[in-house]
Amino acid sequence: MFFCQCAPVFPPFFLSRQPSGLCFLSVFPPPLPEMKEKNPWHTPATIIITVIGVIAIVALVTVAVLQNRPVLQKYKYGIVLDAGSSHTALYIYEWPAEKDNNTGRVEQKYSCKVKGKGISSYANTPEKAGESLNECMQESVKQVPKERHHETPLYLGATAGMRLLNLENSLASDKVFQAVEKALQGFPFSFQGARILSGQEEGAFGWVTVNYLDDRLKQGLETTGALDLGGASTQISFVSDNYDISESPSNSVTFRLYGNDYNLYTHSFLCYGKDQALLMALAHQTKSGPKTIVDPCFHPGYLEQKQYSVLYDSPCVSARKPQNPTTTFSHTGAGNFTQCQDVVKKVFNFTSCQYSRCSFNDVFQPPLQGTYGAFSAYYFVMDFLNLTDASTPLETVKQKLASYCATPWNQIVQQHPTIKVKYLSEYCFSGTYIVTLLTEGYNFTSESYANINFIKEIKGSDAGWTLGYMLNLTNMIPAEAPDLPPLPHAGYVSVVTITALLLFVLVILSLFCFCPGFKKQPHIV
Ligand SMILES: O=P(O)(O)OP(=O)(O)OP(=O)(O)OC[C@H]1O[C@@H](n2cnc3c(O)ncnc32)[C@H](O)[C@@H]1O
Repeated sequence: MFFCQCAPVFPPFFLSRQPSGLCFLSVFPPPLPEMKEKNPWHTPATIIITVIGVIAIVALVTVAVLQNRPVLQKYKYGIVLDAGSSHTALYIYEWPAEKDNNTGRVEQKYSCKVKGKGISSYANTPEKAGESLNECMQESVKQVPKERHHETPLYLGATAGMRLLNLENSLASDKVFQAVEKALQGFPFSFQGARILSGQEEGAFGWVTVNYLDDRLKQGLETTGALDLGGASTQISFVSDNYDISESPSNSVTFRLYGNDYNLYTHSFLCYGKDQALLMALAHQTKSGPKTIVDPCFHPGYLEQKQYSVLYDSPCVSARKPQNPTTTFSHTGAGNFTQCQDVVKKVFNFTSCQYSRCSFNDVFQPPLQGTYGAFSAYYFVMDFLNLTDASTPLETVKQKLASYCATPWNQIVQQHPTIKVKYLSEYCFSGTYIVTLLTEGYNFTSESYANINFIKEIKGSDAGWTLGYMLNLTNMIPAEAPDLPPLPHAGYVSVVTITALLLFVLVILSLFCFCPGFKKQPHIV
């Protein structure tokens, strides 16, 4: 026995205060002085159920929280080089690594514009074509995580520039490819080859890109047509319900994507890209080999000495070269939209059509249908001219072009000091060519012109054939719609948690209602 005044002690000892006021140290707990009621819930069964229930809830909530916490996403990568007629561009795409069969959404991670001209311009110095790619390729090595390098597919697709070089000089074209392949094999990626895309592939993959990025394919929505204007070729691709394949089988591409069948009309016009079209328009004006031409598609006051040999170098115009022209000619501008349209119309042949309906040059085209995404040079040119707004009526577009073309050249240069002079001098021609190609060539009317959206990119990825090409080669668009679980993961975890909670409450309520011991009145002791 010790004398104590509320000094704290530690278990297994207890202090009990006697009526005299003295404290005793004891190993037995003191009786609880005021506890008179025995709670009916304090039975072994309820305590066990409560403990198990609490553990179950904590476990479920922990699982739900852990399962839904954002995990560090791992990605896979693919690289495509677009070797165009005017330049080469490199695109890196990425998609979530853990999705089955690579079905996660593919997005553009990075793009790089190769310095200099397109690879077809290195016909006489092929090794330089390979070297030209080094800078962008070295940057790609940094952009793709090292551990993914060896499994990252690398493709090079060449378009109209190499198509023309191949037509003109297939040996030179082969040498350019050899040089380019050698250069690309020197990088740590999985190089899958370099090749020329057919015009049909270019058109069809551009259509796949636009509709993939817009989520139209997965959702089975009505598709958007694709209008691509390059430097040396142009493509039109769309789904038309009135397209009878038997009338022109060579324009048909059929796809089965996400369980839907598509019968796509597509055509690529070689030489009708904006650079080659300009050469054709100039060739038309220099048929007789004059020393000076007054070109309505160039601004008043524009004056440049140009060489006949350079103008007629391309296979798109070489057959029309005038006999014994002077070495150079003076290219001057008149700035007249209507007259420019007349010149541009001359590069199309509207007179022969062996089908029920044609666009131009005796090429079949079914009736236009739906909306269209117009990209590449369609966008560059119309963006510069401030004419990308789909709500601008066709008549207004023509008026604005007429006023732009009529603006004196010195004024244009003053107003746009940062823009490349070559582009600047050609916007009047390019704008007029675009409007003429769309309306006279493809038969867009004032009404259907409003269905054209001039686009550069969709949701952060550039519009163009490269993404569609990679999706196709890596089988990333399944033919059949994948079987999805009825609930997303988060929904599944929530439903399980809520159901478990409800069951727990139900068990407690059942015990309370049906076990007689639970209903007992408080017991006074
Ligand atoms: O498909 P192909 O015919 O091979 O051609 P490409 O791949 O070189 O064609 P692009 O889409 O890269 O470019 C189309 C044209 O637009 C031109 N271009 C690029 N940027 C431009 C800009 O800012 N303003 C005007 N024109 C531009 C470029 O010189 C080409 O003539």
